[in-house]
Amino acid sequence: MPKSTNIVWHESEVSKQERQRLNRHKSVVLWFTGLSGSGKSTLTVELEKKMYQSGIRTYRLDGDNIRHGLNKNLGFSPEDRTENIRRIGEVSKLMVDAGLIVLTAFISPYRQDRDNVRALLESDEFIEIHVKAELETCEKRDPKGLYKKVRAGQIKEFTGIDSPYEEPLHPEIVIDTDKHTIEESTQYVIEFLKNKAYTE
Ligand SMILES: Nc1ncnc2c1ncn2[C@@H]1O[C@H](COP(=O)(O)OS(=O)(=O)O)[C@@H](OP(=O)(O)O)[C@H]1O
Ligand SMILES: Nc1ncnc2c1ncn2[C@@H]1O[C@H](COP(=O)(O)OP(=O)(O)O)[C@@H](O)[C@H]1O
Repeated sequence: MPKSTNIVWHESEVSKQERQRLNRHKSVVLWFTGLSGSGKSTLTVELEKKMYQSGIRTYRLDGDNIRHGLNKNLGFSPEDRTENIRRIGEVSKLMVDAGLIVLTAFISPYRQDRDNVRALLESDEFIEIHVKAELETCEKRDPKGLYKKVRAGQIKEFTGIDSPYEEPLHPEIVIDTDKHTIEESTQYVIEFLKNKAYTE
């Protein structure tokens, strides 16, 4: 429930559309969701590099990074994950208003939480990207050694092991990182954005 009362919205005199025109591209959230180790961070980093080289204004929000600051008071209980995603949804919305292409890399395991973010934005401002990989693949990659710790009983409530991951039902894009290289996947997203006229 909102705690603030007696607050009044104050309009800007520069609109989102004007900022988008200045940037020469639309603003949108590319919401990458998937298991730990599926490839969310790798793909968003690569994409951001390529977009920057094409003169596109981006910002990357990554679970690990945001949990160092804005969300450092949150853990991995279902309630904390929901609050994590709620805050990121609001931050993403601000960044879309600022005219950016926002690349988010959060496990975001709950369908309802992701749908709530979608509902915050205009219908063409949220692109859900399911980064798909078998749990076995993620565990084999184990880029941060977390699955090893989970198996040793040192981490609890780990997504895909003893905490759920609800796959998207109707994502705009599915990227299977068991089957496609990083180069193929990033190229696919770049083409998608061009074809849908988000970028030139
Ligand atoms: N218990 C548990 N479950 C899942 N992940 C864990 C956990 N503990 C720590 N980590 C590390 O935190 C990163 C996930 O943070 P997120 O903010 O993306 O999680 S969530 O969306 O709120 O579920 C996740 O990053 P990625 O591996 O990049 O997905 C892990 O590095
Ligand atoms: N086809 C692929 N697409 C994305 N990442 C891949 C692929 N093949 C191997 N990897 C590796 O898998 C790991 C994925 O880790 P990361 O990007 O941190 O995942 P997440 O952010 O989803 O936890 C990286 O070490 C990356 O180099």
